[in-house]
Amino acid sequence: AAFGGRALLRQLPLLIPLAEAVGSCRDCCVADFCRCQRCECWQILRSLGYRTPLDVNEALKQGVLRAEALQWREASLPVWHPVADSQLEIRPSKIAGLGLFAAEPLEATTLLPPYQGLSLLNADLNNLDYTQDEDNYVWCPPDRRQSAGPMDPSFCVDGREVASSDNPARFVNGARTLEQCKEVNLEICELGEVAYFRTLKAIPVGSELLVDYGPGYWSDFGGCQ
Ligand SMILES: C[S@@+](CC[C@H](N)C(=O)[O-])C[C@H]1O[C@@H](n2cnc3c(N)ncnc32)[C@H](O)[C@@H]1O
Repeated sequence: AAFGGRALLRQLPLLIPLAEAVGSCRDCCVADFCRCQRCECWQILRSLGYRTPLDVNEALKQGVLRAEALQWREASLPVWHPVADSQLEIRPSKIAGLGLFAAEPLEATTLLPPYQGLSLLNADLNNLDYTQDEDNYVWCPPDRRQSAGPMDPSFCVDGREVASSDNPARFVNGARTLEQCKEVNLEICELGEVAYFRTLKAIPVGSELLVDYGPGYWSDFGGCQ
């Protein structure tokens, strides 16, 4: 399973926001790109003159998606609050292996660095065994071209080997029990086919950052929703 993706098909929207239900994608994206699951916010915001990060195709260098290539910190968008490096810390987790922690208090809607890794085309996913849930680091966005029906991955990133401290999202553990679901404090936002984790609420120093990997990740747990 991959989170997001084929099996780790990424975390899906929890709610269709009112703006998206009754208004246009333009209004929704300008209000908050993270809450417009079926809108092409990257294109819309760029066409409106906002300084967006690059999208995955622009930033990909030799098959690897790197944060600095995305120029995400320089972006200027509504609800875009990049975290400072000093606010995050990677250390052993009581949940699993290494985890990501708040080294300083984090405000709600703080944006983490993008999920970085090797690009995987669908063909690669078909050839490789990404079906096991343990040690799976693949994130896939839904295919927005399919506005109805199952959301298939269009572009996937494997963060396993990009394990440096500049890829903190790769260390974010996921809820695997309903008890752990109560501790979820991050959501996954997608922009330009890139995943950015974002705080759901204010987070005190020392807390582990935890996300819902979604319904397709764990073989023994169907996700928090
Ligand atoms: C994106 S990585 C998270 C970082 C990982 N803990 C590490 O040290 O590299 C996802 C993997 O972490 C482990 N993991 C994450 N959340 C877990 C949980 N709630 N229970 C057990 N294992 C978990 C699983 O092996 C999963 O495939």
